[in-house]
Amino acid sequence: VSNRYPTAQLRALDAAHHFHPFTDTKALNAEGSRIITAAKGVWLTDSDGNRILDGMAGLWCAQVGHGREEIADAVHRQMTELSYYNTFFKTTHPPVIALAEKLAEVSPPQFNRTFFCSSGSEANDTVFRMVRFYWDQMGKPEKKIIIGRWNGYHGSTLAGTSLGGMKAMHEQGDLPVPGVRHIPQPYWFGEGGDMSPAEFGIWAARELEKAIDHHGEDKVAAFIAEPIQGAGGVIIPPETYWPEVQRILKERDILFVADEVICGFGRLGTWFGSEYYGIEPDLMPIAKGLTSGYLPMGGVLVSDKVAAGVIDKGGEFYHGYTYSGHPACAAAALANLEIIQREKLVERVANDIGPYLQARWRALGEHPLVGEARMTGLVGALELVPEKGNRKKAFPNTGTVGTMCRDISFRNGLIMRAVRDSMIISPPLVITHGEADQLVAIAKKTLDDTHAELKRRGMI
Ligand SMILES: Cc1ncc(COP(=O)(O)O)c(CNc2cccc(C(=O)O)c2)c1O
Repeated sequence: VSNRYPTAQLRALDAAHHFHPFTDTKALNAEGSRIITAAKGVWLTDSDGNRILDGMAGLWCAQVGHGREEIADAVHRQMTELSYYNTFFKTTHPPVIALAEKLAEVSPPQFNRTFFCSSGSEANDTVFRMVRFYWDQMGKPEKKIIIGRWNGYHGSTLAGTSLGGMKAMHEQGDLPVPGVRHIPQPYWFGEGGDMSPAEFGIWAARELEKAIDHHGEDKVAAFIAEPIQGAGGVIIPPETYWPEVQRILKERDILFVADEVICGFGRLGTWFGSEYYGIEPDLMPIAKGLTSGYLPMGGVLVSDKVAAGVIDKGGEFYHGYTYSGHPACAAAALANLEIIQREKLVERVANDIGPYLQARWRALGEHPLVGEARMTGLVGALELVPEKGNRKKAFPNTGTVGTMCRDISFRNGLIMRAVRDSMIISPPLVITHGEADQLVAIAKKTLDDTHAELKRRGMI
């Protein structure tokens, strides 16, 4: 197979042999997959030569944009020297050492050690086992329960799925595994009822307090949460939420895990999302922006407090992966972080392109189809509603309008993600003002086209 094969032939082979993730593969094969053949900056090229603006940075991960030669060159150099060796059995290698040092430098001061893996899911499986090991080491083995939020997303392994709150995923495979509980999410637009955002933020935070007190602090090991829920639909919590959660956790001896797989590496205009909200986690799972997706890599940043139990106390942590700290992936991550630092992309999101795109994205909130336009840093959502101004009235068959709008967007040359009936963007941090204008213009046209189509179908 090569890029030069005609689309139909590529589609047929894909349909014959490829079982896609998170896909009704039968339905996809009837429709035909979209073949992305090249990418540069924020632009994708498909097998028919269409240029598409990648409003999702791949899957929330291509911080530095696609096609950076210097990352490819760094990986190539590393591969010619040491293409692979493991970090088990008392061995290590220069790239993983350099990366671990770099992560200690760019992360909040309490983080000085990293456990490496190959994905965000594996990072959360590592968290699951590390938390249990920590409390064993601290002489409190009965502290086992980990609390997450409904509609949180922490991956697709057994622990990742269990810690996440996606009910449809739990139902496929009889999850969650024992010892995981979920509390409501701080989703004011969809679940705030008659409360103001401020009141709802406090209410949602106190659901954590209620859950801890219900199970007993002596049985609860940790609370895991994304600073902003990504795959759940860019759920930006009310301002009152995180300070109240921090107060609740400070009063109790429970570990706080901030899942930074999406919010890390500049997405919110800070190196980590926890810093944006002024919260102080004990563990931070990372992936995605760590390498900008150039090679698969994840990890868990371990605070000095947790390291005291799982490292400094001695004892073997019976956990790890063949590719933990993979040298070529570490080289990609180092080159990626070098670009983020050299081009000051985190500051750019905070002070330049973030405010620039936020203002224009929020202006889309004027559209008759949009119930709320929200964006923090460079991650945003548009809630599509049948009746503007009425949060309580949703489209029937949740997701139908979202999927329609997403497909119209792709046809118009912009990739947005649909979650339920919300449209989501999470563009590369390098997007220019001009490209941001193009993104917003195509999004506006997409809303108009969707509105016209819904009218034609009599759905509004
Ligand atoms: C917060 C968070 N934590 C963990 C994971 C799992 O990472 P891996 O996929 O590398 O195992 C994620 C991943 N998030 C993710 C992955 C794939 C698709 C989508 C989507 O929104 O369509 C989101 C994530 O968003």
